[in-house]
Amino acid sequence: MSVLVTGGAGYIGSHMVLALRDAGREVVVLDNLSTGFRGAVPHDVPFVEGNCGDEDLVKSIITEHGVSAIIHFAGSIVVPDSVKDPLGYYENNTVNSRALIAAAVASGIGHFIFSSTAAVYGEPPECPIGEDLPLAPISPYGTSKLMTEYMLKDTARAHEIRFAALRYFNVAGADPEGRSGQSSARATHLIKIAAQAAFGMRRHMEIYGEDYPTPDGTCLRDYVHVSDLAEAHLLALRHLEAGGGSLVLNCGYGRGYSVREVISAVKRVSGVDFDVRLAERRAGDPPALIARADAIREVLGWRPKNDDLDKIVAHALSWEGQLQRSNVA
Ligand SMILES: NC(=O)c1ccc[n+]([C@@H]2O[C@H](COP(=O)([O-])OP(=O)(O)OC[C@H]3O[C@@H](n4cnc5c(N)ncnc54)[C@H](O)[C@@H]3O)[C@@H](O)[C@H]2O)c1
Ligand SMILES: O=c1ccn([C@@H]2O[C@H](COP(=O)(O)OP(=O)(O)O[C@H]3O[C@H](CO)[C@@H](O)[C@H](O)[C@H]3O)[C@@H](O)[C@H]2O)c(=O)[nH]1
Repeated sequence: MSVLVTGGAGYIGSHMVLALRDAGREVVVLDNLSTGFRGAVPHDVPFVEGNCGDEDLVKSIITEHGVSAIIHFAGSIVVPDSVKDPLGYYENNTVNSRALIAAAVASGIGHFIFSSTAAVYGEPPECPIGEDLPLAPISPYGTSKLMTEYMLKDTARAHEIRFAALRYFNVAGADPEGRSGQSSARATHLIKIAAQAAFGMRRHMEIYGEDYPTPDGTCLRDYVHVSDLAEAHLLALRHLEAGGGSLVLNCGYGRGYSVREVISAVKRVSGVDFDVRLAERRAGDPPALIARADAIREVLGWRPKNDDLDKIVAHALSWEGQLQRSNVA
């Protein structure tokens, strides 16, 4: 029995493929390569280039590869882009997810794991954020993801399918063995940008606002290592396969670091004192997003191995170095 990973050529999906293979599972990847890289998927893993919203294609992959579970990472992920192009985001994240879920139901798939996000909470009234807080996304990206959570909940009531929606906080770092990492040069994520600055690929970087109601005035985020996140999906899959019920869980460590603390860590670990400038606040950035993280530990027994900011930064830097060497070569 095989696991279908949509978006498996992307940043998080490629780490999931590695984790599944390391666990001895059969995998097939479906990715349209809009932001992913063919080279991120090992050559001995079956790869189909196509749209996860193509129901007939998905059904044929399920039949051909004997798929028993789907882990769905494919989607569009840049929050400000979703504000400029809401319909594009609803199309790729909601409409295509609907078609994927329909193909799963029609093919008798019993287990479905979905990449949700802390963005479903919007600007939460309290922090750390428990799963039971109001769901009030403030961007089309967050809404497009929440709509998929709702589709999964309703579908699981009506059909023989159980699901896990994992609400990721800020995903960062790279495979500790150097097999994958965040490859997109256009990435907007803080640790990726700071790593690029450390390697001289940017002349400087900016801090978006230092007048937030936080200890040093910059935003607080809960940075979770991408390999720990992949491990959480494996545990969620085992839970569903063992007959466990559907789940909606935060995936973070429950500790926040400020933008300044993250930049200091990148400077300290890289040994490079790159230029950092102050800029205006970026629209839509909540001051603090920190998970209440006990449920995932209790329900799935998740024991993250990389809960350490310097380790996350070291792995991100190591991957950035590999990327740079391969671009120069
Ligand atoms: N990176 C984060 O911090 C973060 C946080 C919360 C949630 N997420 C979610 O995790 C998932 C993976 O994010 P990522 O950071 O790896 O992004 P990514 O852009 O690296 O990966 C997305 C992958 O999906 C593929 N894709 C996009 N649309 C597709 C479609 N219609 N059909 C097939 N393939 C398609 C892309 O080519 C890419 O390989 C996304 O759903 C994202 O919303 C990410
Ligand atoms: O050059 C930069 C980049 C980022 N930031 C700040 O760093 C923090 C983190 O930003 P970023 O890494 O872009 O992540 P978020 O905007 O917090 O969003 C990420 O984390 C969310 C969950 O918390 C997910 O929903 C999103 O998909 C994912 O992009 C924010 O305060 C940004 O303003 C800067 O100051 N300078």
